[in-house]
Amino acid sequence: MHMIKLHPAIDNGFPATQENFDGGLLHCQCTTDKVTVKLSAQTAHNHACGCSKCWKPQGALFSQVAVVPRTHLAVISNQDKLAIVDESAAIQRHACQVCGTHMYGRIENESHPFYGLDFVHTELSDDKGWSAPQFAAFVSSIIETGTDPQTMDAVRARFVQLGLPTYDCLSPALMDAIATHIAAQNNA
Ligand SMILES: N[C@@H](CCC(=O)N[C@@H](CS)C(=O)NCC(=O)O)C(=O)O
Ligand SMILES: [Zn+2]
Ligand SMILES: [Zn+2]
Repeated sequence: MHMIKLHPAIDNGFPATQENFDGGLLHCQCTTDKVTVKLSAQTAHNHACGCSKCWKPQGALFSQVAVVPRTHLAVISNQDKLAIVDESAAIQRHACQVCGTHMYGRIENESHPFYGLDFVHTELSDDKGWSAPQFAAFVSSIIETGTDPQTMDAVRARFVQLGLPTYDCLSPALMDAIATHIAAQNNA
């Protein structure tokens, strides 16, 4: 029994990524007329995010978020319930206006390092086999939304206990990918 609730899909451990898994359905949390998003590919770079903008389930300190190619995402029911949370953000998060769940985040700026990828929360799926979380990002950001700074050591220790390294921005591999993209733009 752990006091710290990071995220319901992480707190009790999580299954390994399933080989050959190729997608499934995400549902919003409405009891009727659910928004349904179909992903026709496995997700990648699944991680916990502590930033204030990513959607977190009730009681969770962190979001769990992964990416999928935008060409492999389609809204297949109740699309009319979706609205963009913040049009000015790099990631345009499409949320159900009734239950508040973020169904996908899309980058519309073609020069953004992650253009072409959509951000999704695979705990919204009943399907099993999605990519497992690999790290925790923007950990210090939970302080901005009210977490006592004194609990940060325990938060980081719990992630490490669960096998997830912690970072205060993205992982080194993703930060390197962003910097490589910017270097290429600067040299173009
Ligand atoms: N400390 C900030 C960090 C926000 C942030 O930079 N979030 C990252 C990870 S999701 C990002 O890429 N945001 C772009 C966006 O939200 O459009 C907060 O908590 O609001
Ligand atoms: Zn809903
Ligand atoms: Zn985030």
